[in-house]
Parts: sequence; structure tokens; C-alpha cells
Amino acid sequence: MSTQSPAVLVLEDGRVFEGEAYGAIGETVGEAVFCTGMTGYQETLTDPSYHRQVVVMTAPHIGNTGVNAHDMESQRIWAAGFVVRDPAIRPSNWRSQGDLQTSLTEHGVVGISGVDTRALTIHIRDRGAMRAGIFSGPVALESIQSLLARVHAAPQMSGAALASEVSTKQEYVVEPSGEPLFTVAALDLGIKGSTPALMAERGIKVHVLPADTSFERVRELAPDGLFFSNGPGDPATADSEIELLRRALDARLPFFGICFGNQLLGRALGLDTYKLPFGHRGMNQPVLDRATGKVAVTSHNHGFAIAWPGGDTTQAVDTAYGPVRVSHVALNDDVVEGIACTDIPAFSVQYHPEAAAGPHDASDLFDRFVDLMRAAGEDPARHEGEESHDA
Ligand SMILES: NC(=O)CC[C@H](N)C(=O)O
Repeated sequence: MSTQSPAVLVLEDGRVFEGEAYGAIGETVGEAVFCTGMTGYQETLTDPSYHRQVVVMTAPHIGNTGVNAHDMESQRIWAAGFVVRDPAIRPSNWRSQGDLQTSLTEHGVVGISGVDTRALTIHIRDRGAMRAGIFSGPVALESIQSLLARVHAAPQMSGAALASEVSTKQEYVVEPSGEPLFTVAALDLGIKGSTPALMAERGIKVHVLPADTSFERVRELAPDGLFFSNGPGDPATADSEIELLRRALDARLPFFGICFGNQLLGRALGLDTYKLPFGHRGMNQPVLDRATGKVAVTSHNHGFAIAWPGGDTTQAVDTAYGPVRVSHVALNDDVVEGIACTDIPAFSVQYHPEAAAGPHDASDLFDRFVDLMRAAGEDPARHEGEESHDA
């Protein structure tokens, strides 16, 4: 551990928490969100969906298992800041290759430790997600008014279009582990490494594509299915991606979406999205699968959700693409956690079946995508649909 220097966390509404610098010294601002995972901090930090968010860990002791090259969900830490109560002094785990504090410092991520994260979480839960800044080093000596002004100058998460900031600039291919059975075009809106890995395990060749890829390019790849990943920002801003998705749905291309991808399927069908009071983040979130009555414990990271017209999520809704129903709901607060179309091959979930740190209760959703592609390959209507679109 480096020598400790004071740090201060300033929330948008003026509440202040004092602590010690953890990770890089300096300043950072973002949306303060709490994550209820007991483990998986490295997967959380490297998940591009946390871009521009200051992550507060509710579990008090963080860093015990260190960090390793395997558990990176992307090439870097995306979280804008990190708030912990009691960091591990020394990691101890057979997989550990380094300690978290050094990793945060190397990635230039400003954090704070020694914070009463329980009080902070209750504050966010009661008042809603809000902007926050972490300040350490010389800037921490400025007046609270001056620090608060910096927090107020930070952009809001509502209205933020961030997918292009995290998406790959160049296409790349993840090859299947065995015989290629299917080809999938995966739009990278902030994709986590586990997603193409789980597809590749199922014989899928995955073309990972930049967020601004055209429908023409998708068609050139002649994929069996289209996938939209998780990603940061407000789904209400993703107009070009929705246009692409509508063209794919018109062509009856099988579609699977995760998290941001779920919100965009909702929007492509004509539904709205809204901002949750404080979101769901963590790996201990119960979700009911309406079709089976089974409850899965799942990993979440979302601050927005699909608004269900009329409010009764047991009722299907008619859309330009035929009926859509709610396939999954959150048991804590009834938020829509998954939708499925009846007349076209498209479904999506708001949570994370790919979650590397687990739980893996929901990984069968990738098999469902494979089933959908297999069935669509045998469906003559799909090919007719493609032709009519060309005309
Ligand atoms: N993990 C995600 O894809 C998050 C989606 C969206 N940015 C939200 O916060 O709801």
C-alpha cells in the first residue's frame, strides 16, 4: 500500500464523506452508483457499462483476491471512480497476479477508501442516483463549494450517448472453439469479453462490430443472428442503433440483446425507456422467468429500464412487429428484466447471462439464441422477408 493521503467524496446534493486516497491521486466526477456484489470487483471495474460512473461497493472488504489478467472484461478499467470501505492490505488468492490498489493507480482511476459505504448506499437509495466527485491530493484542499461546483459541472447520465466512446473502432472476429455452426454479428455497445467467449463455446463465429456499423455491412456478413451488447449511457439516445435493429427485425434476422441491447429492442418495438431511481447493480439480484416459474439469481448493472405500456407486465403489448411480452421480471421491484416477441425471432434480457464472476443461472439464454437461429434457418418466411427488403 502506498502512503495514505486524505480524499473527499462530494455528492451533488452537498453530502460529503471523508476518507483516504485509494488508487490514483487526483479528481474524478461521474454518476454515483452502488454495486451489491460481494465478489467480482475486477469484472465490475472493467465492464464498459460503468463508463462515467463512480462505483460504490456495498461489501465492506474489497481487494482480497487481488487482480489477474484473466478476469478483465475489457482492456481497461472503465469505472470513473471507486469507493470502498476497507481495502485488503494484501491480496491472497492462487489466481492473484497483482493488487487492486496498484491496478487502479496504473489505470489512473481515482478512488477513496475508509468511507461508510453503508450510509452512502442508503443515501443514494433514498435520494436516487446522483453525480459525485472524488478528490485527493492538492485539489482536496479546496473548499467544499469549489468541489461541489466541479460536481455540478459534470454531465448527467440521462441523455448521455456513450456507446461510441467505448465501442471497438475496428471489427474483429472471435472464432468458435469447434466446428463453426452459426455466424453472429455482434454490435459492440460496450461488450464484455465473456459474451463472445460464451457464444464461441457454442460453435458461434462472432463478428464484433463498431457501434456505428451499417445494416449493409451486417448483411454482407450474412449472419445467422444479430446480437446487441450491454453498454453505458441512456438508451433514449441510441437512434442509429435502433434504425439498424429495425431493419434486421424487418428481415426476420434472429435477435438477442443483453442489457443495453434489451432496452434497444424495446425501443425498436416502439416502447419507451426510463431512468430507475437508483438502478440494479450486483450479482445477487433475483429474477423470475415467467415461462417456467423459476427464479434465477443474476448479475445486474442497469440504471434504465423498459417502461411497460399500461403497467401490467402480465399483459402482452401489440407492436408493429406483432405482440411482445415480458418474459422476466425483477423480484425486488417488478422492473421488466426481459422481453420476447411472438411473431418474430427476437428476445432480450436486462440482466447479464454472460457474467463471468457469476452467478451462471442464466447462461442457458445463449442456448436459446442458438435454438432461435437454428429454427430460423429452417423458416422460409425469413428468406422471403430478406428479399422483400431488397426490393
Ligand atoms: N449494462 C448495461 O448495458 C447498462 C445499460 C444502460 N446504460 C443502463 O444503465 O441501464
